[in-house]
Amino acid sequence: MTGTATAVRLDPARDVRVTDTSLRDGSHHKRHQFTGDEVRAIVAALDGAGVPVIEVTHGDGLGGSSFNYGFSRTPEQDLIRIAVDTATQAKIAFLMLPGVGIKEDIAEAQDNGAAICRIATHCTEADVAAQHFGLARERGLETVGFLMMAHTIAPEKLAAQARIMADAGCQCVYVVDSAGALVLEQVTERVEALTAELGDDAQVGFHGHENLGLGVANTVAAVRAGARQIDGSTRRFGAGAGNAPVEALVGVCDKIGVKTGIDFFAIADAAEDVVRPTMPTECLLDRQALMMGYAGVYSSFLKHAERQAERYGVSAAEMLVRAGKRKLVGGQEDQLIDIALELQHEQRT
Ligand SMILES: C[C@H](O)CC(=O)C(=O)O
Ligand SMILES: [Mn+2]
Repeated sequence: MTGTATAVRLDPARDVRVTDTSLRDGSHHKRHQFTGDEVRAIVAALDGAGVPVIEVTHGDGLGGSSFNYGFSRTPEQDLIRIAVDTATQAKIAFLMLPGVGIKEDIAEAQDNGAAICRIATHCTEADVAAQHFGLARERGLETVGFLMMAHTIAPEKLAAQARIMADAGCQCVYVVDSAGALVLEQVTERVEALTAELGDDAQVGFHGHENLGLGVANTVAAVRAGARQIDGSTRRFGAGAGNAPVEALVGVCDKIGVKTGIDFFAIADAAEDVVRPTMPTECLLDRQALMMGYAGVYSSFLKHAERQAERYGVSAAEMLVRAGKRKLVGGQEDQLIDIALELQHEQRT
């Protein structure tokens, strides 16, 4: 089958294109409390270091500011506008999950100057994004698709979902290791399967989390298997133990001869001097994060689990293990309350 998408041409100065998602995935760690000044400072530093794409949105994408996911301190469309006004060379991307965000949000983000529309679905549900890819392409936006929780299905099944996205107008389909659960070869197999399926119709990308300490290594495996776009967060500022740190990715890519176009020393300074001061804490590879990687739990559940664990006096790590056993997916944050109540009941009996 032939896709309708046209893969994006990479700048010849880069072998891979890095998208920094600190200002979107990091929003989970900051409980969506970014200020305009923080966004301005981070975008200026990343843009100055040569980061080509910077993603800015509520952690759960456009429309995520809500009771279920947590309210944003600053409206995300304001943050997008600030990012666009600050960047001199970087493109600004936004994330949207169909059903959380609506089509009008896409139009508003584009009117605010964003250039790249990233649409995320659970890895078995690519068809729910078809209309959104169509709309984004009609409006002249570059498109990226996110197949979340990619560890939960086999490579061939994931490739079939990638085909649905590409046929709908997606120009780069990402293998998204939302739980930080994939281990090296499992990344290679998935990226190879998507690359074989998509051919020239769309590029393949990889988005990793550090819950088992493999974010950078998994991303290198993805690049070696054919990924042309990769995500990271400066200082690992992302959900769970965070994303693959952009500064380490750039250093590793320099050493293995993969051109990112990002200046290693400038991004190392940005991580230390600009991004770190905006983070509530470092993103830790602690017991909770480990449980998420091990049990295959959506990284953005971490803060929700911590809050309910405190409220009901139960263990957040145990809650996350149970969330993995129940195979919860994004959008089922409310079920963490059931798990906390279940644990509380067991403790009392
Ligand atoms: C909405 C999620 O946070 C998207 C993501 O970054 C992931 O699944 O990982
Ligand atoms: Mn993520």
